Order: sequence, then structure tokens, then C-alpha cells
Amino acid sequence: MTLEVHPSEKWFFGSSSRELQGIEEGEDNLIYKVAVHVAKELGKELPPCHVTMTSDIPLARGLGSSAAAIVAGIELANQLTGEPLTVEEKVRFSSLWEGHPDNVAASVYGGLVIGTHTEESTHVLYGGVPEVDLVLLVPSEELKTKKARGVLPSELSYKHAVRASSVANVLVAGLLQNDWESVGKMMSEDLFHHPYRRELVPHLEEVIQVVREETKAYGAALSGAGPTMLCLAPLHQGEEIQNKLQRHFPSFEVLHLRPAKEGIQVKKGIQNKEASAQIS
Ligand SMILES: Nc1ncnc2c1ncn2[C@@H]1O[C@H](COP(=O)(O)OP(=O)(O)O)[C@@H](O)[C@H]1O
Ligand SMILES: N[C@@H](CCOP(=O)(O)O)C(=O)O
Repeated sequence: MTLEVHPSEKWFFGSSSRELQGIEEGEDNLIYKVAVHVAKELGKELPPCHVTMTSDIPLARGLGSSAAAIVAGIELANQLTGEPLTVEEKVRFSSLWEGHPDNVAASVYGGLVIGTHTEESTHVLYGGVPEVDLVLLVPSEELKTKKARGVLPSELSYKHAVRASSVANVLVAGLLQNDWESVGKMMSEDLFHHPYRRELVPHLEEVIQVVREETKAYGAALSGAGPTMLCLAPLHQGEEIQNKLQRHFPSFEVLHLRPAKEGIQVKKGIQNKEASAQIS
């Protein structure tokens, strides 16, 4: 997502991106709310701006559109108040707003991040840029994160938690050793989310099976809280897998992407004699 920011007499958030049609244009916009909250925490006020948003992230599909908007709001406040924030503070502010660092830290750093978060502290490690292709199966229906959280149990038995953590631990070890076969296997065996969210994502089991048995992808899992399903694939094989999965699952939009190499980027310039900035 990119914001183009110009000084203005009043706040306005506009976009011609298909994904952002119908998004709030005034002070009820999420980016504005986050920016004002951060400025207030810093004891500053923000000058009104005209903000043009461009995004190709589908909303409410488990692809982190809210995280991108939150991080954009934090960087907007950072730029308009003289850049007082460190990278760690940006991750902390955004994790507090989103409730977890999973997507916001990835938006700040780019690449792979692994994090933990409570109201008291946030701890995120950057794991570099994985050398894999990504193939995404995006359903046409939205699934709000709040609804996907609602089907999770409030408690897990000790035995289940130990087993589920061991799967997650091997997955992280695989990510850090570039052992993609192990990563793919552990993705498919998730015990924290899949057993509960499959009722909201009816094709999940079928996709996991087809991906593992009929493609060269390492494995598949829910992306974020779903309903998008994410496959990790060997480098340069994503396009072939994308075409195969698109034929198999015509009702989904199947995308082929690469992990982002960069997180927040800011370009400053002078246009039409007005100061302007671009935040991506
Ligand atoms: N550019 C944006 N401006 C304002 N709000 C946004 C923007 N992008 C996303 N959002 C908000 O985030 C919501 C989606 O968040 P969520 O349900 O967590 O799904 P996800 O983050 O997986 O896309 C949208 O419905 C919208 O309210
Ligand atoms: N990983 C968390 C949060 C997912 O959020 P989203 O915005 O990517 O849907 C979870 O699974 O609840």
C-alpha cells in the first residue's frame, strides 16, 4: 500500500484502487485514527493533509490490509512530527493497535518476522527475506479477523497445547534453516487454527491435499486468520503452481507473489510548490 501525502485545509483520504472502494474518506478512516493516536502519545498535533491511498491488498482476506493501514498511519504521524519514532517504537505502537505483531511487524520490516506480544511488551525478530515463491488462493468472500477469532476455543488442554507448540516450533526451525520440506509439512499440520477455522473456510482441507499431492509446492496453510490460503513454493515455480491451482479451483483468485524485500519506505519531494511525501 502507498500513501501520497500533501498539505491541505482539511483531512481527506481518497483512492481509485479497486480494493479500497467504499473506505472511509474522513476522520473515521483507520489510517487517520492511528496517526492521531500516535501524535497524541507524542504530545503533538497533526496538520491536515490530502492523502491518496493506492493498494492491491484485498480487504478482510487474511492478507494484512489492516496491518498495512495501521503501519501507514504510524509512519504518517512519524513524518508529520519530525520523525521521532525508532523502528522498535513503530512495531510497538502498531502491535498495540492491532493486538499482535504478526502482520504489522512484517509491514514495518518486510521479509520474515517472528514475534510475541503482550500489553506490557513486544519482542520481534527479523528473519531475512525467504527465498521462496508464494501462491495465494483468495476467496471472493470477506472474513473479518474478529469473526475468525470468534471460533477459536478460549482454552486448550495442556496436551493439545504441547503438541500444537511442537508443530509450530519445528515450523520456525525449518524457516530459519531453509528446510522448506519441513516447513510445508508443519504448515499443513497446524493445530492452533486449522481445526477450528475450517468451518469458516470449507475448501481448506481440499486445498492442502491438492497442494501437497498434485503440485511441487512445499505445503499450504491459512494466511493470517483466513480465508486466503497460502502456499510456499520452490523459487521460480510459483507461476506453474498458480496456473495449476487456478484451473483446479476456478472460484478463487490465485495469485503468485514474492516475499517483500522492504518494509516501510518514504520518498520526499516537492510537487506543485507544496511539500509532499510518499509512504509505502
Ligand atoms: N487503507 C485503509 N484505510 C482504512 N481502513 C482500512 C484500510 N485498509 C484496511 N482497512 C480496514 O481493515 C479492515 C480489514 O481488517 P481485517 O478484518 O483485520 O482483515 P485483514 O487485515 O486480514 O485484511 C477493513 O475492513 C477496513 O476496515
Ligand atoms: N495471526 C492472527 C491474526 C491474523 O490477522 P489477519 O489480519 O491477517 O487476518 C490470527 O490468526 O488470528
